[in-house]
Amino acid sequence: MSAQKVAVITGSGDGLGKGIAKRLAKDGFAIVLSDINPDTLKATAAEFQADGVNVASFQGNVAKREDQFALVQHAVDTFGRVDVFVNNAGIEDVMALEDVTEADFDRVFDVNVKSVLFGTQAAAAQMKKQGGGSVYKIINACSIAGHESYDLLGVYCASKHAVRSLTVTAAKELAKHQITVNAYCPGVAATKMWDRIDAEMGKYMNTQPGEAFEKFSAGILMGRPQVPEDVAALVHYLASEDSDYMTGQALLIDGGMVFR
Ligand SMILES: NC(=O)C1=CN([C@@H]2O[C@H](COP(=O)(O)OP(=O)(O)OC[C@H]3O[C@@H](n4cnc5c(N)ncnc54)[C@H](O)[C@@H]3O)[C@@H](O)[C@H]2O)C=CC1
Ligand SMILES: CC(=O)C(C)=O
Repeated sequence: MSAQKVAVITGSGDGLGKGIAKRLAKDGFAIVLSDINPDTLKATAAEFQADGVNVASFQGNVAKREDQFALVQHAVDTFGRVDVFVNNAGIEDVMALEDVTEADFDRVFDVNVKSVLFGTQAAAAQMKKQGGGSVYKIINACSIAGHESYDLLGVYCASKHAVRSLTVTAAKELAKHQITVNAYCPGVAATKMWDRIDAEMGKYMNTQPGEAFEKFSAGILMGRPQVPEDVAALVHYLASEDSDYMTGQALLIDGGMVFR
């Protein structure tokens, strides 16, 4: 890479987003970390600085349009440009559909779906301003739950199906600006998200801690749950020039769980 490219990753204080940010830093990107949690954001930024990464951080809520635009502005103010924008932040919900309230539904769709719309709008506006020269990348967190529908994860699955649809429409609308839009679809990763899913499923299914996670992971062909590095390796590809001819795809990276 000649002039340093810039990658923005939402929800990167922890979990898969942190793993993705680490990998893109290793690939030579300047990194803009962003998270709603100021403590993990600060700790991760300090870790990156100690490792010599050219890093900036921004605390924001991806569900808020103004925060997504302010995040892009922060990247531009700090590093002058945005080449890759990863809409990674997301939340789960675990409940039977008959228990879902309007507030539950809105919370999940605000964080998982509106975030992708607003992040795409903010990133694309900046990328268009920057003009040609290279292919820009918007990369969205989908899931096996964007291809399958699981019981007790109904609203979450619906939100990830919506992310897959937004990915395709954005790809169609933005290709003329040399912006590709793709999604990564992880399977089961032992992040804090799965700690919470395991605990909540336990309440519904009367299982012991760890049991729901094990049940969900049991069928993985590669014989283990995934780690952030597995997902980051795919995002590395989607952020690189090697994927310049790919757009509108929602790629499964799940160790062999869902087959499309
Ligand atoms: N862990 C898994 O097995 C899977 C995760 N995914 C998706 O991958 C993405 C990352 O998941 P994990 O790292 O596992 O989750 P996590 O819960 O471990 O980490 C998510 C990060 O996003 C941040 N965040 C949450 N709400 C936010 C908001 N409103 N604004 C800004 N930041 C916010 C959190 O503070 C946290 O640092 C999510 O979109 C998730 O749906 C998809 C498939 C499987
Ligand atoms: C957490 C998640 O995305 C699942 C269960 O697919």
